[in-house]
Amino acid sequence: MLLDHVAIATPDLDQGAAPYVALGLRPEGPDEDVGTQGVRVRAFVVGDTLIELLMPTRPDSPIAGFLEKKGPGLHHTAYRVEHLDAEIERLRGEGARFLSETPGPGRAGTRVVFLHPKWGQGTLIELVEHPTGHPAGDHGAHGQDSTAQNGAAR
Ligand SMILES: CC[C@@H](C(=O)O)C(=O)SCCNC(=O)CCNC(=O)[C@H](O)C(C)(C)COP(=O)(O)OP(=O)(O)OC[C@H]1O[C@@H](n2cnc3c(N)ncnc32)[C@H](O)[C@@H]1OP(=O)(O)O
Ligand SMILES: [Co+2]
Repeated sequence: MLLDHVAIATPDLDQGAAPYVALGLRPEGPDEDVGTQGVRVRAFVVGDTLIELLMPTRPDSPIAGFLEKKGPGLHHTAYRVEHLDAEIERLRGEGARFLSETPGPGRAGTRVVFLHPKWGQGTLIELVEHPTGHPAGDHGAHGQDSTAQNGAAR
């Protein structure tokens, strides 16, 4: 399993991006709207993972609620899995508490699910499956080949 991304909530993408731009990180592609989550995303490449800045695009977005309660900052960590449905099944057997066991669309054509922050011991955890053959699925977009890191073909 690999760290897919670290997500940070911000009320404004340019403002939220300023530290990462100053650090010299480069964005991975253009900003993307993920309508089902009510967010606009700007992703920065860090080695073979990403920092994803999340800005709410509507009042009922989970990010709008988070910003209201906690303010800008770390929102979740996301882990890349090869077979999401099998991983959900496995974790169900471990007693994991999902927000929903039905995967939804994430950024860059991914399928994602979230685990409850109580189960995550105070941290919201996301599982991400990249589409087969998609450049991001083999870290191509991050500049590295995950098959070399995973030791297994996707
Ligand atoms: C860009 C698309 C996609 C991707 O491709 O990567 C994304 O990442 S989308 C990201 C945004 N979407 C989501 O976060 C979806 C899942 N989240 C949710 O459904 C909700 O945010 C939530 C986790 C259920 C929380 O909703 P909320 O209304 O705040 O519920 P509660 O008030 O009942 O909170 C329960 C409990 O959890 C604490 N909490 C909430 N959010 C977080 C968080 N991000 N990290 C840690 N803890 C969190 C909250 O404070 C409550 O704690 P207590 O007060 O102690 O009960
Ligand atoms: Co995410």
